[in-house]
Amino acid sequence: MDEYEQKATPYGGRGLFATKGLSAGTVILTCNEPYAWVIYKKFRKEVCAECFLYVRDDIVAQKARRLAWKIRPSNSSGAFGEGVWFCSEKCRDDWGTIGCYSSEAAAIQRAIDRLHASMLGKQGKRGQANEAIPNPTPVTNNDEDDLDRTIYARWKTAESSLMKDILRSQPLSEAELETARFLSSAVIRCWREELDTLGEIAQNDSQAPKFLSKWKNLLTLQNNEAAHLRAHPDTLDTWIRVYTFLRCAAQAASSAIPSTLASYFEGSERIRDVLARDHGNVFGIWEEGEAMLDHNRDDESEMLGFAMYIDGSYFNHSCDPNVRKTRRGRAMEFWTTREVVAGEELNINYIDTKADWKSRRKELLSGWYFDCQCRRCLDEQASDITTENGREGFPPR
Ligand SMILES: C[S@@+](CC[C@H](N)C(=O)[O-])C[C@H]1O[C@@H](n2cnc3c(N)ncnc32)[C@H](O)[C@@H]1O
Repeated sequence: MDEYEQKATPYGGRGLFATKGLSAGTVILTCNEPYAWVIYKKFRKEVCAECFLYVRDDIVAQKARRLAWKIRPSNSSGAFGEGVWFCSEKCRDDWGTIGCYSSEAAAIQRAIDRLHASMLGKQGKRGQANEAIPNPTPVTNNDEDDLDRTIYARWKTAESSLMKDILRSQPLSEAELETARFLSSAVIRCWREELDTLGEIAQNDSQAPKFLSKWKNLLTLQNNEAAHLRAHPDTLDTWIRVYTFLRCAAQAASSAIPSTLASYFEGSERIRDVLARDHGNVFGIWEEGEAMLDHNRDDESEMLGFAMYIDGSYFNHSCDPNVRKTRRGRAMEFWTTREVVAGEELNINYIDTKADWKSRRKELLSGWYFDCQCRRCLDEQASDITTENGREGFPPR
């Protein structure tokens, strides 16, 4: 962390600033692994669960009709490793040693799949749309405290919903299921991390990892709950559905997971904490991890899933960034694209920066809920205003 420090900016919360002059190509931050992540179900067989390696269909199509990694987890511990595939035996062997890739994760994963299948089955039998989970209070309030109280009350009500409520409701969409898987990775990790802190894992498992980033770090990320729900009030229903589903899946898995872990899914607090920080703080897991040098990607790189790299979420956005990120396996590396002087802010770009300033700002406002204050936007806006004024002063003849 010598190359940069975190400081308040005058325009957008905290940012990262160079502590010394840096030459182009300096790696300033490597996040060794995500805190939470999901690989989309449709890519699961094609993406190595350990190093996220993916091979494009068309490359493989020359050799095989169907692309899927062939190496599976060793099955000595029964259900261990459901829904994961590996590119090599080394990756398979490494997989069990870090984070939350565990029999508990596999049990939750299986419970998610089974609960979803039951919901689909119930819907099929009824032959009609299932009921929505009751939505007692809409998010319409403008007052900040009232909004928070309304949201809190909705989460609390959801904590007492029953398995039969979720079975009667609409099956989750694919996107909701991916969110459930993403959340489960965060909650399981939080549980293991806290066990680790208590020394229990260390006692039971000499191979247990020491976690790199902590839940308490996750809580320091910018909370975008209110901004997101104001822009998309219906999202609260989705979040609560996903939480209720996950809570029921954990209950269904209770014979296969420790009761302490099941209890982590009972209360809504942890799920709410992650969801409040999901929007605006997660990164796409792109196919072209190592080869991809430019985030203004105009090729056909696929987004294979998404991940939360906590330390990487303190970079503010600039439409003229001086930092880029490159995925190296599970790790995310941030590096300077040009010379940076001591004290200069280090910025990545959240969006494609080719468009004009008005379109860029519109995109950031609608998708990220902030009005971009980067130098380039301010300069381009000022020069447009000058031109406009000039036109008014000297109308064309
Ligand atoms: C991923 S976070 C970056 C870290 C954040 N500043 C913090 O304190 O946690 C993104 C948030 O930073 C702020 N931000 C980032 N880039 C900005 C910019 N160019 N102009 C204004 N605000 C910006 C916005 O509040 C945005 O929602």
